[in-house]
Amino acid sequence: MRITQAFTFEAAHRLPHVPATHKCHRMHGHSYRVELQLDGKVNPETGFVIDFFDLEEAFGPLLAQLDHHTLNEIEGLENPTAENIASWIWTRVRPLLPELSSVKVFETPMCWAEYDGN
Ligand SMILES: Nc1nc2c(c(=O)[nH]1)N=C([C@H](O)[C@H](O)COP(=O)(O)OP(=O)(O)OP(=O)(O)O)CN2
Ligand SMILES: [Zn+2]
Repeated sequence: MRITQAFTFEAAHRLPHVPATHKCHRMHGHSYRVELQLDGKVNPETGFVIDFFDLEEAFGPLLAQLDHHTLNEIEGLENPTAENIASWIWTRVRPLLPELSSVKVFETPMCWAEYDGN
């Protein structure tokens, strides 16, 4: 069974490794959406793969670190592309939730990166 929970956060960033003429070289903001996908067996007792509340609890501290912050100032996110944010989240959530199978980070509804450990 596969379950997904979505979260949103607002943050500022700039991309330091694009040319100075690239608009993303300048500080700007996004309303990010994160989707955490988990694969596992349904517990016959609870009917859950994992309680969404437990997922919220596991991701909450990271969400607080990201929300309304400048991503470049966060350790490990000095180059805060959607790809790097997805792997940053994966590295921190997966040890807490081994059922985590994918992290999607949307910069806009049209652009996102997905990381599944590969
Ligand atoms: N592969 C990636 N490419 C780009 C990333 C990224 O994380 N991975 N990021 C950016 C910038 O963050 C940029 O801000 C994204 O711009 P855009 O998609 O154009 O979004 P806007 O909010 O600026 O929306 P528009 O309506 O298109 O202006 C660039 N590339
Ligand atoms: Zn951007």
